[in-house]
Amino acid sequence: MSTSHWKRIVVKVGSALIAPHQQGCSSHYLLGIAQFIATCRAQGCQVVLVSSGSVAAGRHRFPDTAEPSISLKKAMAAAGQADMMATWDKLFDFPSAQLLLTHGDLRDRDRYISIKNTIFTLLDNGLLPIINENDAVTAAKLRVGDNDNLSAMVAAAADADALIICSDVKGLYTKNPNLHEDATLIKQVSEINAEIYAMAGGATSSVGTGGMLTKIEAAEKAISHGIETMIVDGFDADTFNQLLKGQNPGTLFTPYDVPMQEHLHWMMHTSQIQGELIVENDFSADLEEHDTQLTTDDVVAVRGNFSVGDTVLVRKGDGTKLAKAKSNYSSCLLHFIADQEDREFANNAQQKTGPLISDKNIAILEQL
Ligand SMILES: Nc1ncnc2c1ncn2[C@@H]1O[C@H](COP(=O)(O)OP(=O)(O)O)[C@@H](O)[C@H]1O
Ligand SMILES: N[C@@H](CCC(=O)OP(=O)(O)O)C(=O)O
Repeated sequence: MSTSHWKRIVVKVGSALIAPHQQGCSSHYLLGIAQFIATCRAQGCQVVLVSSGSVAAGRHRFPDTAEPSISLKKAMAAAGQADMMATWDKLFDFPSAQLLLTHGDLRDRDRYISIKNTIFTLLDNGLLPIINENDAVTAAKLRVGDNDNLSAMVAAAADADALIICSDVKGLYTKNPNLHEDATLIKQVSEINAEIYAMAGGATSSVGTGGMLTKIEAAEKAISHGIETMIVDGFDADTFNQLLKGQNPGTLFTPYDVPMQEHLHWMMHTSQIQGELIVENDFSADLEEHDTQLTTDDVVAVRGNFSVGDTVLVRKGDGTKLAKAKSNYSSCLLHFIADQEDREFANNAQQKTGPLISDKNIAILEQL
């Protein structure tokens, strides 16, 4: 790990750092992070900031409630977002730009490419993109829901070298350190498996969303894109000195040696499944092999409504998930083919359109 090798990084900052006392924003903990960002930029490394905190920043504008409703949280986000941006802006002597995203934007390939282009245009012109979820407008079905996963999707879109998740703990512990005195810090994770997920609990602060679980999900998304990922303590000013010296102040997740291809990574980790192609329980063909591609004969049922180009889940009848893939057929056409008594229509469609999914647009889910 060495900051001098980074060309582009994403820094994610949690709510507790922005509004530690929930009385509006405070620059207390942001100063060290802002200095780190400025130093990285001065060293020629582009930085994208994913900042949580709009809800926490807007909270004091509303009557005190222990468990605010979803609509109240959206109003808090609307009230706090501008404050949060203004607080960051005061700390930088270079311009920043706001991007508010939803999962609805990221899972649509055209909008995803457009977001990518906007990020690169901002970076190439010396601006600091500051990204948050557009909480105030997002419907439940279109939300990412937490900024850890959002930061990993942004890091993939920005083709970053590193993702630094600044939180209110030193990193990943063997169990939640706020609940267990004997929890110990894990310095390095080279494989994210069930054992690692079992260590991760939810948030215990009143402002955090997702706790360690969403940070592990984010790390998994990022490392499979070849992005080294760190969870660090944003409360501790020394964290950033250590990072600049190339040291690991928290937990480091090492990236895959061979990252997934960009469009497959997007399909696997960002796109939304729109429907399912269900195959026999004994289906055993290698879907990545050019010669064994899926045909209408292999599919025993089609679920959901999807169009050509949408992402579908290929699974067995018993529930085993085989792959996420881009469908070359709409669900309508597949139902129509299934309703035909003779095979001629299916054969003609297959001759014209080819297999249901192509070997180039498939992400195998063997680890799930
Ligand atoms: N194994 C663990 N190691 C460290 N923290 C954990 C663990 N399990 C759960 N947590 C909780 O995760 C919290 C950090 O997540 P969160 O509150 O969402 O912060 P942020 O606002 O930075 O995203 C910690 O304060 C802690 O309560
Ligand atoms: N988008 C929300 C933050 C959601 C979130 O994931 O919060 P956190 O766990 O503090 O990173 C906001 O701006 O308040």
